[in-house]
Amino acid sequence: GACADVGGVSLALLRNTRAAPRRRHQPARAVLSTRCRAQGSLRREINLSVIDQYVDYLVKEQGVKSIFVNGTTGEGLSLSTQERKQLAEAWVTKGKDKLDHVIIHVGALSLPEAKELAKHAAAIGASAIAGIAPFFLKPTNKDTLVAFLREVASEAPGVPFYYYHIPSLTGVKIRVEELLDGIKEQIPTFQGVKFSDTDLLDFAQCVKNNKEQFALLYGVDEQLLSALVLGASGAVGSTYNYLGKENNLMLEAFAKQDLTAAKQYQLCTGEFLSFVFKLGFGVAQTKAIMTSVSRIPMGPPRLPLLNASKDFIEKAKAKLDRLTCC
Ligand SMILES: CC(=O)N[C@H](C=O)[C@@H](O)[C@H](O)[C@H](O)CO
Ligand SMILES: CC(=O)C(=O)O
Repeated sequence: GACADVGGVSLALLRNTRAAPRRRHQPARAVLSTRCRAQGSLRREINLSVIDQYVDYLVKEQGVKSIFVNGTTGEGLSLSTQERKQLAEAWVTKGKDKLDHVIIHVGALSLPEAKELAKHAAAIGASAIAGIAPFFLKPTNKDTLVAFLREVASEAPGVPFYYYHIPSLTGVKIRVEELLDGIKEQIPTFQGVKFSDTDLLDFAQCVKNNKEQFALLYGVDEQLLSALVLGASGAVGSTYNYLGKENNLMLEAFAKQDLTAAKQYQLCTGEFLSFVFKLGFGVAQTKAIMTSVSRIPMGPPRLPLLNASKDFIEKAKAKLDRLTCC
């Protein structure tokens, strides 16, 4: 049968703070470095204090036991290296004995930063690390992408490494089928792919050629059932934060080969996504939905993202309340 799990993703968990004016002789601690220096102005800093509740919420209310930290939904690329380390540490610590896997996304534009994060993730005992392709000066072929990932992965020699394929955001469209060919020789810790693309032919070819038994985790939530049919081994996505239960039921139905039920779940969660896509949907809206569903304050996003509108939040909430997937 299919042994699939859905993994949640961490949100960046920012909060507004009105920075107190710093007293003249007070030394700034490292953790304050992202705080505001100008008196009284508003900054957004990470809020580690809700992670504890969030872990319990995901496990108990959504049945989600694995987490992907500092990825897209967690605004990982909008955070400083220091913030990313603090979040990684908090998730590993709070998730201990509660979560099955804590995967830390360590990808960055700068190779030394990505390497530093990989080394840090290994030191704190992360279950795995993942990396996207650098997306400003981009690799133009497979060999340079593998060379970059190899340097990152080698900083954490005992830790499984995943490639995070998300061409819609990185602009790096090197096919995963091509990338995987021979990758284990270059990157001995290579464990799999988080495949966040709609190209199901590329995905199917990865399944077909998968002699190494890499984990192929699918990341376009509205198409998960199609990827399961092709042989996905799991899923990582933003909607599992608040539709985890429904998606777990879909996985169970699929494992029992009850495709009729599985399809109903996919169409039901898809109906919600189709509704919010029309209103304008992204990471900021995911955070707002999560706050309203879980009642845990997930905070605002960081610029360049802006808070979801009140109108969006009300409409999305009403749609979710009317949704009867289960
Ligand atoms: C671009 C993006 O954020 N992709 C997410 C994960 O990779 C997905 O979980 C989507 O948010 C989800 O499938 C809705 O389109
Ligand atoms: C959505 C997702 O998988 C991420 O946050 O990276």
